[in-house]
Amino acid sequence: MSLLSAQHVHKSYTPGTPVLRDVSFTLEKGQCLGLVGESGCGKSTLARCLLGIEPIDDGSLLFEGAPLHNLSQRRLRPYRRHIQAVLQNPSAALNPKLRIKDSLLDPYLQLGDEVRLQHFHDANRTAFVRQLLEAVELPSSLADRYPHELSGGQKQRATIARAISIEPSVILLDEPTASLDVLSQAAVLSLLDRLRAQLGTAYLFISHDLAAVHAMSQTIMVMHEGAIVDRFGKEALFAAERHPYTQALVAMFE
Ligand SMILES: Nc1ncnc2c1ncn2[C@@H]1O[C@H](COP(=O)(O)OP(=O)(O)OP(=O)(O)O)[C@@H](O)[C@H]1O
Repeated sequence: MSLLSAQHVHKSYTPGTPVLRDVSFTLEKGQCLGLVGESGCGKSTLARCLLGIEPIDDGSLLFEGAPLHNLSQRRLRPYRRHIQAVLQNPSAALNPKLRIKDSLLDPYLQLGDEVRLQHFHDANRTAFVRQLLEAVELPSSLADRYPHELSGGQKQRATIARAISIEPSVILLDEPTASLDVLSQAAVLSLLDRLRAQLGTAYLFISHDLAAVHAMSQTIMVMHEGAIVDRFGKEALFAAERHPYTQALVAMFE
């Protein structure tokens, strides 16, 4: 059974203007599935539907076969332990009033006894925070700082540490490096790749950047005007049978 899947998902914000059109995909355990497409094609809408922030109009979203679309916040709660997200803007993701250590502990404390960790040791909270910071290659001295005392790259590493703290099965990565400079982008992508191998977490990696999606993902889906127009294994990116829209993206990337 797939870890996460979408089946024939349709979504509009206003009637007659579809934003997601018959979107289907499956994400397997430990896999990185890439979703690439230009700005406005519907990528973040799909992420918001998967996170339960937006309802869908038709179709289904399943976690390990169980429907998770259009659930109340209370009924979504069991899935929050399994599906975490890292979004574009780390400044918006971290509470400015909380020290980094408290932000890192927040999901663990909120989800309480639902969490059984396999990789991190949570017996001692200070040591737990230190392990999380080490996992994302941040010095433990940052634990007592506030978000405004960190660089953009450090903040994004902190949001990644928070996402992995409860060892979710899936992380939705929606443009996770878009706010970073080129060097930090490469470092954060390489960190995410290492964490996936180490923790076995599956990623839905969403980006307008084909090079980044190609570097990270085993399978790539191309979205155009709300529909998945192409999907293929990463080695087939340059194959002649690619959809004309994929070929246009490739031409920009070369
Ligand atoms: N809350 C909303 N209400 C109405 N329309 C919306 C809403 N959010 C997004 N849209 C519209 O839905 C379409 C898809 O937007 P979405 O943010 O999903 O695209 P995207 O591919 O993630 O773009 P970007 O990469 O620029 O974030 C756009 O036309 C956008 O204007």
